[in-house]
Amino acid sequence: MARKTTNISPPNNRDSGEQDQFLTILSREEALQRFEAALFPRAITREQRGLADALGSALADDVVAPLDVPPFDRSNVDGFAVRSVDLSSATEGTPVRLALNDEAIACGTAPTKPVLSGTATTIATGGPLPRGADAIVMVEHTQPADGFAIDVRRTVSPGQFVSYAGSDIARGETLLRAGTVIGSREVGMLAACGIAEVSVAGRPRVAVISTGDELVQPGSPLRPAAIYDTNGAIVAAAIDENGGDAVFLGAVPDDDAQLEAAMRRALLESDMLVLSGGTSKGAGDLSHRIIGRLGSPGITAHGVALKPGKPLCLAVCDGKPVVILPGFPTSAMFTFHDMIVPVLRRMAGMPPRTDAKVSAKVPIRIASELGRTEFVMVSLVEGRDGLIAYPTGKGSGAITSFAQADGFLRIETLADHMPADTEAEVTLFTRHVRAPDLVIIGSHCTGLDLVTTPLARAGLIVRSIAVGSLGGLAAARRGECDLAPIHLFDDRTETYNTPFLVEGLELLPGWRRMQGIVFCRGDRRFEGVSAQEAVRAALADPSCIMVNRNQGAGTRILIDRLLGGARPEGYWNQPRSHNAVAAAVAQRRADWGMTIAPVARASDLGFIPLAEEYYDFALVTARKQRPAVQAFLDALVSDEIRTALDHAGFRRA
Ligand SMILES: Nc1nc2c(c(=O)[nH]1)N[C@H]1C(S)=C(S)[C@@H](COP(=O)(O)OP(=O)(O)OC[C@H]3O[C@@H](n4cnc5c(N)ncnc54)[C@H](O)[C@@H]3O)O[C@H]1N2
Ligand code: MOO
Repeated sequence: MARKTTNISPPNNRDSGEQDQFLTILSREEALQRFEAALFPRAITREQRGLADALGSALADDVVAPLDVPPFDRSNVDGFAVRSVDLSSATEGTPVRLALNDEAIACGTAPTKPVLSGTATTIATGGPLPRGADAIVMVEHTQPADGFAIDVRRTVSPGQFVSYAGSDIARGETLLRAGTVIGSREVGMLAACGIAEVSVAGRPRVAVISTGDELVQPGSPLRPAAIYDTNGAIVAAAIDENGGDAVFLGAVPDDDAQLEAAMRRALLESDMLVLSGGTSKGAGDLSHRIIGRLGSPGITAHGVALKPGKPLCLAVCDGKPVVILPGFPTSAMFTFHDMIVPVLRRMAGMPPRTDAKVSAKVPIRIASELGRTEFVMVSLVEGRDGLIAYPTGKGSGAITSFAQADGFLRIETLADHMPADTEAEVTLFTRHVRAPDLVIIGSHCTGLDLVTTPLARAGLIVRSIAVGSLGGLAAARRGECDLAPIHLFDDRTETYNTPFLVEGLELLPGWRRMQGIVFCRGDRRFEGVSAQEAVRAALADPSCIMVNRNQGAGTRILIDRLLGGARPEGYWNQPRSHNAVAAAVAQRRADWGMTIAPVARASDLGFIPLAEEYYDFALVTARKQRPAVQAFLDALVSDEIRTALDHAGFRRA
């Protein structure tokens, strides 16, 4: 949030030396209990809806069956309605002859003649059983006989091929419970009972407002220092998924008057208001202060011992819930699902959501903050002996931590970590997880997305988890993935990747990525010179700022060699990815850095090639024969993918 920086370090309240908006941290359970106590009990609203319009809504009341389904005893087959005792002596050798009654009962035809002893009546599947009959003989188990009769050569048991009145739905039975969400199956049951309209709980109208000067709506161009508003879209979608009708009111800047006006209007027109951003401690964090002016009792919890989600603010203004979700997207989504969905579902007349859980082993140690219940988003893969849960964590500020996760695990308040190899309970976001067909764990490259395109087209699920080359190798050694993409430079042998393989792994050659110096086009210090000359020019100019790479990156070794011990301005800025280097140069935070050619090209930067980096795959030999691995191997050498890689600037090894 832009304004935050203007007042971020000095305490806001200068007299007391204390910050005026210090959060009082409550436990998750207490925060939810206070919020719910201020909201419930409350009546749900009711609406009469035709079946077609009721889809997705929750029933407001139990529905009791007004009649039997089927409404009469009926035949399940095409054949003859008979009295079973008439056929008690029938055998292959001594058939029983039955005279046919002079009517045929089709579907929708009410029978008029009884089946008397020694007679049968022709009946179609679905036809009502005539008086006197108690069973049906299938047509293929009879022979026509002289004089409008049939011969039957087998006995029948009473009730054979008969569906009795009320056997499907009995009049007076509770057909559907209040709270049931109406889907196609429920519609079917209601229609079978002749019910055309139902009373459903009104979907609460929920206003959604994003806050922050930095937010731009998707579809509009991004200005410098701005980001796209992700929370608005996610929160609105999650509201609709959980029984509400979201009304997105856009992003409001960090301006007290504008925000208050927007919040007042939203509350007037809706049953609930969900904001995101500006609930923490910055000077731009206004919304929670405005809540106090909007109605009573106001804030019931501000600050929850949750991670992610600490700054969550829960309030009730004159009976309407008002929520401020943390600005970080993963925090916003997680707290919404954990703390707001239960309340929204209750207001929408829906039962609590039941979460499916699985047990999975966590292969690595996960650090956790003492004093906060920490929820860690995880991605599940099939290991040697069961499921493995990989943290997808890129932190609360990332969107993929949540979006690419299958579920989450919980680290208790009093733990400061979860040890490696813990068997943890994972709460799933969806009721079923389909284990991926191909698991790739290691360093990510946009070229990899090209290779997996044909697999996705063929319906294979590819799970790619970016943990860096070394993390990938460790996962491969533990048999948790099929392939580990790596680009590791061995200083001693001056070769890539091969020296890092251990038993059970084999090298699958990938492609080469040209590394070189990036700079803004037109920069005379770099245009048209060699890498060595470029670095000399940069070192000679004290105003020239570089962007480095992290220790351990292959690229860093190249940079250090080029610098020969020099430590120019910017040396300590050490981002962890090729993209971050390009962004620093493109945004003029640095004048030069080293990255790979496809990334430089995508940012339209000048590029001086220096050395190639090998991006290969450590293939787990024991998993080589799996169909998805074979499909990957095929894709890698196919003309289509070779051309695509070439085109993107990756050179096949
Ligand atoms: N000094 C402290 N700083 C922070 C604390 C703290 O305790 N002391 N808490 C941190 C935690 S935990 C979280 S979570 C964040 C949340 O802060 P806010 O709710 O006030 O959110 P903002 O500052 O407005 O934004 C944080 C971050 O999220 C981005 N953002 C905001 N809205 C959206 C949106 N609609 N779509 C996408 N991204 C959004 C915003 O640009 C910021 O990058 O505060 C920590 N700070
Ligand atoms: O609570 Mo914040 O959500 O940790 O990132």
